[in-house]
Amino acid sequence: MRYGHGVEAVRAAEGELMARVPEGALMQRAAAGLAAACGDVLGRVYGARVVVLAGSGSNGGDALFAGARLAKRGAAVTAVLLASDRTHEGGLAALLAAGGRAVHPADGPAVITRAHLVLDGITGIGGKGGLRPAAVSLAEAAYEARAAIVAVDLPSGVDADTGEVRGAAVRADVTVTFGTYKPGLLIDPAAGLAGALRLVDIGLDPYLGAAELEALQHADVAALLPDPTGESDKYARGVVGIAAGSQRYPGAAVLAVSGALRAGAGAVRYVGPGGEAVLARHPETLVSTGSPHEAGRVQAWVVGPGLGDTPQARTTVGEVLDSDVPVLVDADGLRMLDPERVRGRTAPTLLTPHAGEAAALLGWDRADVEARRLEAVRTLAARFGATVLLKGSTTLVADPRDGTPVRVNPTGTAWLATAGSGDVLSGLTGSLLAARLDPRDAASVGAYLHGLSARLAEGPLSALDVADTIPAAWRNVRS
Ligand SMILES: NC(=O)C1=CN([C@@H]2O[C@H](COP(=O)(O)OP(=O)(O)OC[C@H]3O[C@@H](n4cnc5c(N)ncnc54)[C@H](OP(=O)(O)O)[C@@H]3O)[C@@H](O)[C@H]2O)[C@@H](O)CC1
Ligand SMILES: [K+]
Repeated sequence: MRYGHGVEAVRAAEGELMARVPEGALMQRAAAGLAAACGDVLGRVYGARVVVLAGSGSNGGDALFAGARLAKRGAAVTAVLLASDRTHEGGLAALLAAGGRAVHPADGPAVITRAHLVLDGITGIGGKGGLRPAAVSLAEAAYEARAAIVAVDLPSGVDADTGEVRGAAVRADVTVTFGTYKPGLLIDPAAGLAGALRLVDIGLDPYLGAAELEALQHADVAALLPDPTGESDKYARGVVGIAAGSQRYPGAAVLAVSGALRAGAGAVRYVGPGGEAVLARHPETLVSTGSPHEAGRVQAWVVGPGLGDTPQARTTVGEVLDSDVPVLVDADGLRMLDPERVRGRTAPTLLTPHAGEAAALLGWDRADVEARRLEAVRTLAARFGATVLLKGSTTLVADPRDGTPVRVNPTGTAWLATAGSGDVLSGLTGSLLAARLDPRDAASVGAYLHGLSARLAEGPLSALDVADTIPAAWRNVRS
């Protein structure tokens, strides 16, 4: 598991730890890890040209001390001092003593053009808003140069706590972060600017407290995957009901059923007008044309994909919500959702909106949901008293229970932005709910497998390809 903590938690932990170690020790630990990471990026430190963009805070201090370490190993290091009267004194002195030099920002672009590596130490967790003008031209020069850009703790200009990017920001190839991942490194849009992440242990762990964010890794997912036992029959493995599709959109029914069948459900019951199309593709499906409450016993329902917005669709959603099993509501099902109705359910509910659907539920603009994903997903979970999976390039899963970390899915890929891929996710996740995973686990494991399937399919893919690759993703996690 990767854990993420916000700035307040990091500062509190740093305060506790600093009281127990010699002054400056933490910055030296950070700088040592940073210099080692730069060494790995460069391959050969001796003779490399390194530029340190040094802001006025401790982030600049880290970068200058790391620059000093690289200079001692034979790199030619130039620091660009963004606030020359407030540069970290100890860091600058160490760099100069190691043979480095310092220049004014106006001379920055010329040295950056020739650099092999640029260290972004403009701002870290103390940064507010986007880059200021003097920094913007340096960040642009770094981006245009052939240099590798290594961000110190965070790409400067991004919001550490939320992942928002409110102005210009550094676009890094690698971010070396200290003590714990910051939410902004895991959540888009900021996460998209961080490049590859590397965590340096500076001893904060014992003081950090509960995480705000979690990102499952292979081993975590493997431990959560349901496994059929010797005694399992199809009911023990879980029967999932799918109420999806319409005369107009029968494909959504096929895709949701495909996702469910590939994810280990003991059986899939399909209810709706898409039965013929479903059976043509998946003859093993238990199809009925009546209403959900006549369909027979299921351990979880999926309702919404391709349902349309008709009185019949509303009745279907209402009936499913009346059931006493976990319900996943997606797509058209989300249009007709009343928070009180969802809150009043006796079994868990899982909502799986994309940004546009989340915006409609919240009464926000879609762009605001995209920009403030963490706030959006938490607000929805609280309002509906439900688990919410907010789809996107970094899919988030929030739980309505207080203090539960938000899960961030690390396996997303742009190839998943393809028609019908959400329908597959709903069936896949419904199958995990029917296997009695807690909704938060079902949602995060579902998102993980879904993303991994798309990655394993490699390259352009259709939603059915994603469904067909789920078993391979399952095996990959288990191997
Ligand atoms: N504490 C510790 O033990 C350890 C801390 N560590 C390191 O310290 C970092 C935090 O350091 P920090 O608190 O000094 O803040 P930091 O991120 O350097 O930025 C604040 C400065 O930036 C300025 N500024 C603000 N916004 C700006 C903008 N948009 N554009 C430009 N400038 C802007 C602001 O100046 P002002 O607003 O006053 O002009 C202020 O001076 C942390 O991320 C980690 O790297 C590690 O060494 C491990 C041990
Ligand atoms: K930085």
